[in-house]
Amino acid sequence: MEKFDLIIIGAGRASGLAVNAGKAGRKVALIEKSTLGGTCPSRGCVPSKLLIGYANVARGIKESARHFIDSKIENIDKKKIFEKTNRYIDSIDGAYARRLNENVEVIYGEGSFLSNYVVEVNGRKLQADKIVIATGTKPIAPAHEKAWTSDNVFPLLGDIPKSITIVGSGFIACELANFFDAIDIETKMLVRNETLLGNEDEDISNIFKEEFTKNVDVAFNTTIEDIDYQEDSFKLTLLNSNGQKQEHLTHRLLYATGRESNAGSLKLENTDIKVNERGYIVSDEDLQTTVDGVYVVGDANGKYMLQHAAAYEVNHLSKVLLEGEKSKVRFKYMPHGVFTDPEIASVGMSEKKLQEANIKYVANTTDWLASAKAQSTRLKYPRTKFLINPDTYEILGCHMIGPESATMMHQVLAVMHIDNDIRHLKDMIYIHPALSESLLPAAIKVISAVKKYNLKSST
Ligand SMILES: Cc1cc2nc3c(=O)[nH]c(=O)nc-3n(C[C@H](O)[C@H](O)[C@H](O)COP(=O)(O)OP(=O)(O)OC[C@H]3O[C@@H](n4cnc5c(N)ncnc54)[C@H](O)[C@@H]3O)c2cc1C
Ligand SMILES: NC(=O)c1ccc[n+]([C@@H]2O[C@H](COP(=O)([O-])OP(=O)(O)OC[C@H]3O[C@@H](n4cnc5c(N)ncnc54)[C@H](O)[C@@H]3O)[C@@H](O)[C@H]2O)c1
Repeated sequence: MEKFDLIIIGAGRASGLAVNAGKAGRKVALIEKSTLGGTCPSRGCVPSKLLIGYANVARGIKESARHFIDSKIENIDKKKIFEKTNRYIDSIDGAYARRLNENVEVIYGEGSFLSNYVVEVNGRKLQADKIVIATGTKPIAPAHEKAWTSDNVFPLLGDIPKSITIVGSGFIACELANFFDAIDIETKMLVRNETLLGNEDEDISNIFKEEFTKNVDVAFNTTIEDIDYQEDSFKLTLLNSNGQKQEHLTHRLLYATGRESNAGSLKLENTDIKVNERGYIVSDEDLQTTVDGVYVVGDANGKYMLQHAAAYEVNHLSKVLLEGEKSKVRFKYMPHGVFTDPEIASVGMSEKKLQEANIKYVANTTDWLASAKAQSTRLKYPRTKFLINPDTYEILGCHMIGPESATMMHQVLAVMHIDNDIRHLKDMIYIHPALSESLLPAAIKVISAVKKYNLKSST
């Protein structure tokens, strides 16, 4: 039995904890079955956002007529785009390895538990009083063995798709479909209901649907009845909700129908670590599993499935394990962005969720046109929706759609972080006429709506 101070299974976000623990002189075993860095830099956030840059430039050219400019794309060097992205992905394992010091032993292999505090990897038995599970998620397997998931795009091996059909309507489907379509790869999305980004606030997802479908071909209420794979292409039989069937040919078929827990690989049946009904590892506010000293962070706990949530948890656990931090991990809010076209950013609850939870709120949605920078985009759809607690002026939800929404949202997040009161957004000084200035009328209007609501309630 080999003894360590800390065993970490999964070297995604938790590789940061290995760096800190190694620096603090702890003897660490970092077990990774794939490459260091995990999903975000190799198969997730980063490469998918690198692609958005190409998509944005292509869209700008295609939509230049809006600015009275005639232009057309002469050529898109798709090979270069994917080569560059693949090269970035290739560099990640080494870049992460260079951050580790001699106290951290990286063991490439699949880790699993023999008992609560003993982990087996490559036939070696490792023991530690502190173990961190950070095993993330994997894509839900596609319905055909030759079909892709996002893992087949990052890195893209083999031919560049001549055409692609994407099943799903969530983050990954909308982000990738926008990219493929923008760089002139024939793209179709298959959506089983009538909604895109169905977890967003309804007003925002409705605007999104209207704008997104101006570019991307989406078949709503459509499922695949049959898949015939021949000569490196798919012949799909599509079935819509009216019972109509249609044949559809596509070079590549990609499923973006969600992700699932990796806990199955851990042999948790040898331990007292519990998983919930969705297969994710159960944890408390100390990030501790049902076994003392065994922790779970990031996607493996199935709570937020966002890189910044994983990073926040890893930082907190770092303080708990290395600096004696006693406080519990508490998220005041959890924002997200959807980096497609249009871009969306969101924090807090949607209007529907507030109604379901029977929480009192006042809502107001304002366009961005008070800002000259917003006007210069010549887009009419951008909007900010605020949902405010009328008793406290607390921001319960904020939802934006428009260029750089995710960047704009940080102003709202700063207020929520320090002293969650919408009135700060009305009282602060804005740089005129920055895009962010569009938040001023949004704040003024919702505050006025709150006052009217309170006046009405008091009479
Ligand atoms: C296409 C895509 C785009 C995304 N875009 C964004 C975005 O824009 N913004 C955002 O916030 N989030 C985004 N995400 C989500 C984000 O990538 C994840 O939330 C984040 O990577 C979670 O980090 P993690 O460390 O918990 O898990 P991971 O990064 O998945 O790391 C888990 C690691 O554990 C390893 N592992 C699993 N089981 C074992 C085992 N038994 N033994 C050894 N190793 C094991 C895996 O190989 C992996 O390296 C995206 C995800 C995808 C797929
Ligand atoms: N910008 C970001 O922050 C970002 C980007 C990409 C991914 N992510 C993370 O990765 C996770 C996974 O992304 P995702 O897009 O795979 O999942 P998702 O949960 O966002 O979307 C899955 C979609 O697939 C649909 N679906 C499920 N089963 C289906 C089926 N059998 N047939 C047709 N449609 C089906 C669902 O209705 C849903 O629209 C996200 O939850 C998110 O946490 C984040």
